[in-house]
Amino acid sequence: MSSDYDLASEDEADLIAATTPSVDKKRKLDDIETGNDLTVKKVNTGPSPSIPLANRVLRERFGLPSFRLKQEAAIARILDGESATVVFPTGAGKSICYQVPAVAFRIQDQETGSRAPEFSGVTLVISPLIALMKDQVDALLKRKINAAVLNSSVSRDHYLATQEDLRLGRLDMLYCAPERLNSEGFIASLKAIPGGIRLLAVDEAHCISEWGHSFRPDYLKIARFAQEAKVERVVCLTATATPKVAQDICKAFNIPSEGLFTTTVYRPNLRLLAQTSTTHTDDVGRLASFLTKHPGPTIIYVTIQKGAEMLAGELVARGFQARPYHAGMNTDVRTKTQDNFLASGKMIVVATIAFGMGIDKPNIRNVVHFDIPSSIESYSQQIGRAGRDGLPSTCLFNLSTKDFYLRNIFTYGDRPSDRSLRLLFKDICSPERQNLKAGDIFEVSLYHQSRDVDIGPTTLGILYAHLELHYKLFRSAGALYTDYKYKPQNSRLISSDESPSARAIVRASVTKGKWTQVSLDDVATSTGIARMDLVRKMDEWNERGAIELEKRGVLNTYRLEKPLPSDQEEIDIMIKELDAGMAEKERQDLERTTALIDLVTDKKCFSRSLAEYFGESGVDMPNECGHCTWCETHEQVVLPDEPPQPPDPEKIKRILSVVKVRDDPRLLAKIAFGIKSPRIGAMKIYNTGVFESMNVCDFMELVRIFTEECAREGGGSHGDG
Ligand SMILES: Nc1ncnc2c1ncn2[C@@H]1O[C@H](COP(=O)(O)OP(=O)(O)OP(=O)(O)O)[C@@H](O)[C@H]1O
Repeated sequence: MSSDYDLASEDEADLIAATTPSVDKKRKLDDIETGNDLTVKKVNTGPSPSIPLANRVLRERFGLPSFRLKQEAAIARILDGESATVVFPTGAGKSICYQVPAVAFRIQDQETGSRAPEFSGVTLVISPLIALMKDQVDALLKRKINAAVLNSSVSRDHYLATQEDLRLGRLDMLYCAPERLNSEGFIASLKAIPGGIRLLAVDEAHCISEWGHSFRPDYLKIARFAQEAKVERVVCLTATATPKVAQDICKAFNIPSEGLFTTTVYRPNLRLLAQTSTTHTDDVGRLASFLTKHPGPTIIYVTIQKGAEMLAGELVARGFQARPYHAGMNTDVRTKTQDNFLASGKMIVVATIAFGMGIDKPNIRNVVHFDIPSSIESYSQQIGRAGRDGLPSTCLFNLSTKDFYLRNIFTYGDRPSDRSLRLLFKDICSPERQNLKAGDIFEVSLYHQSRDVDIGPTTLGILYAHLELHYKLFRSAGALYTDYKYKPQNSRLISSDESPSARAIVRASVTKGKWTQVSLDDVATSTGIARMDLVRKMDEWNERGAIELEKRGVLNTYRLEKPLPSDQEEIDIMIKELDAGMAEKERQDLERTTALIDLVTDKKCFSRSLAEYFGESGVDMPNECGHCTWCETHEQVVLPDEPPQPPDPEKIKRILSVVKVRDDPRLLAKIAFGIKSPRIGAMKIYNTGVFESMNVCDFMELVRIFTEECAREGGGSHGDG
């Protein structure tokens, strides 16, 4: 197959070609001639000589008078050549910690005469938030700081300009998403930058921790990349890290304890309230009276998209200016809601966690958790959006027993069954792949595989990351789209394009109804034109408005590091280990919910408990904050006792009569509890009355009972329902 991956790395091959070997050679030759050692050494033990430079850059280039929190200490450490981890609350100013060094390196080099400007290297910023990267880059460009973002949505002109800037060592900062590091071409291009990667900034660094609340498998690959690309130093940034997570981050990048800069999570202007409710409580009525008593811009967090729509509707019906916001909504509507909220003095946004990242609105007066958040970290991050102007603001936590059911659905739904893990290995190590050698590439549609083996996409991503990083079976080598279709918008632009790619695409295009289809693989094979050039041509037409383009069918590609295992014993061990890892993850997820409940139901100041959870000794804050439910009332918030019901034998029988599957006890438990999955969907049993028929029971108890039932009936599938 072609190695021109057009999703994550469509343009990297160009970049490598453009980054001429002579530049790299020159760097080395110059270094030898001048005796320069490009690695930076820690110089002294007194106050850092970099502090005046850092302050100058802050004032002159960023227009800010002075540093706050531990910004100065962290930046000085970075400029002195060491790595750092920065844990500051949201909005505290983490970005400055890599933006100031990124600009200061060039000045430092000039002043010390250590490097020519084109060898000052680049600061690479890895951030999962694509929209925010663009905003940051725009703000930097306004300050005449040479920054760029590389993602799949940048235009061809922008891409080529960035490529040229990188090649000539003119760029101070480059932003990209972590997925980008899956692209072999991109990594090769970064390794060839003259001056190298001076600083690697890892934003939302808590995603690296498998113990963390929002682990992202691609983050695990950043540390490997840092080593392989020989980045000079690293700064990891996050708003929320427990001591364990901070330790994980530091360990991954070999950052010693003196490189960890944390500040308190205690916010004296936030009033932290908590209340509990039962299934019979009028939650909306209570919320409405809270909102009447506490006017001002408000974010209300809920767990699911439908919940956001429904609650916003109910609030509108009660006369509030409320709007829903979630990832399932149209981008234009979302942008409009966000813009209106930013400008408003009273609007309420009812949102899933999709809302709030990077929102820098100073006067948010209330943050309400209508449903239970996923962890103390999420809670802390979300309440951190209130009262950034320092004025009194209220955070209300509504704790309802019915929320636990939803949280359990997420937690138990994530863990794959033994059958699913076996199917996954059967699929990956299929007979047709047994002849592949180290260095060969194989392709997988993770979308289809997720459905076939009945494992959710997020969990599948985690399993692939383990196979890549722990078992070193393969490396992700990027992704490509399989299907291209377009609607011509400006036929003149297309017909006047005389390039070989354009001619070949037009010749092979077939119009079916509104859409024109073209198989880029076929065109590449029949004409010998590189697939990448064809992809680029289609993107270019799309950008110039000549066509409306639609790309579909993502194929992930992996390069083998060794032949895939064929020995069943070896595979069994891997399955066992992966299952143990998943069980541990499940345990931690359950623990996170318990920790959150304990926080607000304890006989203790909430603010203090929160600070202690994040490892603070609490010496910098009063024993009692005076503005949380405990401190205000000294009455414990009590969670109504609604224990799980024992499983009803009649309902068990009914499930076993409707569903004939006996090869997957966990699947039967999911049906009883009400957890959806592709395999359950295919059984068409959602309306038979058995699905979710035992949602008041303990899930693990259901797994135990169905495991016994399946063993009694001898295991093995009797069909899919
Ligand atoms: N030393 C400072 N003095 C004054 N303002 C500052 C300082 N440092 C940062 N800021 C400002 O604080 C605001 C928030 O900064 P930034 O976006 O870096 O926060 P953050 O910690 O990255 O937040 P988040 O966790 O939401 O990403 C910005 O407007 C920034 O200009």
